[in-house]
Amino acid sequence: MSSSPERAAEPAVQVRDLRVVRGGREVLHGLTFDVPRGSIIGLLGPSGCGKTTLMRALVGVQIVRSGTVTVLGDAAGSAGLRRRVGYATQTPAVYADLTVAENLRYFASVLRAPRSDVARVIDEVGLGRSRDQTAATLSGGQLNRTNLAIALLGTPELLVLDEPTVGLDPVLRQELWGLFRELADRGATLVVSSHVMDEAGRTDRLLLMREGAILADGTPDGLRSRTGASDLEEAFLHLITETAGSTT
Ligand SMILES: Nc1ncnc2c1ncn2[C@@H]1O[C@H](COP(=O)(O)OP(=O)(O)OP(=O)(O)O)[C@@H](O)[C@H]1O
Repeated sequence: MSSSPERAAEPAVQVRDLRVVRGGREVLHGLTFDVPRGSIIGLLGPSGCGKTTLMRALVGVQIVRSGTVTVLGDAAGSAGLRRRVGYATQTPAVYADLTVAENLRYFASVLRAPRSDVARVIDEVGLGRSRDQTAATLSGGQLNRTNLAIALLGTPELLVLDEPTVGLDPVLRQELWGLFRELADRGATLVVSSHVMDEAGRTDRLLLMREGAILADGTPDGLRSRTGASDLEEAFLHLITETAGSTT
């Protein structure tokens, strides 16, 4: 059914008037947007603006106050989506006393992903030389890549990646963005958060967030030309000033 033409044309993610309250305070204020299938969407914004909360809502682990989140045609968090959505949290969730390969074998069996996926994902994130190292002895960047590799098991249709390139050197970051593009070209949809503006230019579309709201939603080129800015950092600052001006 998921391959019917109607389903293929439907966005991978549809968010409508999403409101989330955390710690007694509304932290997402009625977000509405779509994510087309086979695209990379970047979530950008300052620390605390709500990126992680939004990602948690997409994977269905966040209690929402109101609004709807539809993922691959079903309500976010539905049991049927479990193996179709991959999520890499900002804090790696791996077993410290298991090796990289053992962690992946364990998660592959939990997710009922093919065993052959273990070698594939180790290769995709470039961890071949660390495969037999225990997670406790990995560097921060290697740990992040192990976490990312777990999200890639089972070839999910939607990948939600919370700051997957934090702590990586520019070469590795470039390689991972190359991988993200390959995955999107093969039909996967990726939602990737980042603090780094130069990464934003590698996405198909950007959601710029601030204080729980969407400041702008468009292509990197569109945002640059709309603001007349030469780079995305400047475009972002321009949009903040523009919004502040319109609310005073
Ligand atoms: N468990 C919690 N209880 C109460 N408030 C929370 C909780 N988690 C997050 N918040 C608040 O929700 C808001 C959004 O946080 P969130 O983690 O989604 O931001 P973020 O954009 O992902 O930040 P960062 O880039 O630093 O990871 C912040 O004001 C934060 O303080």
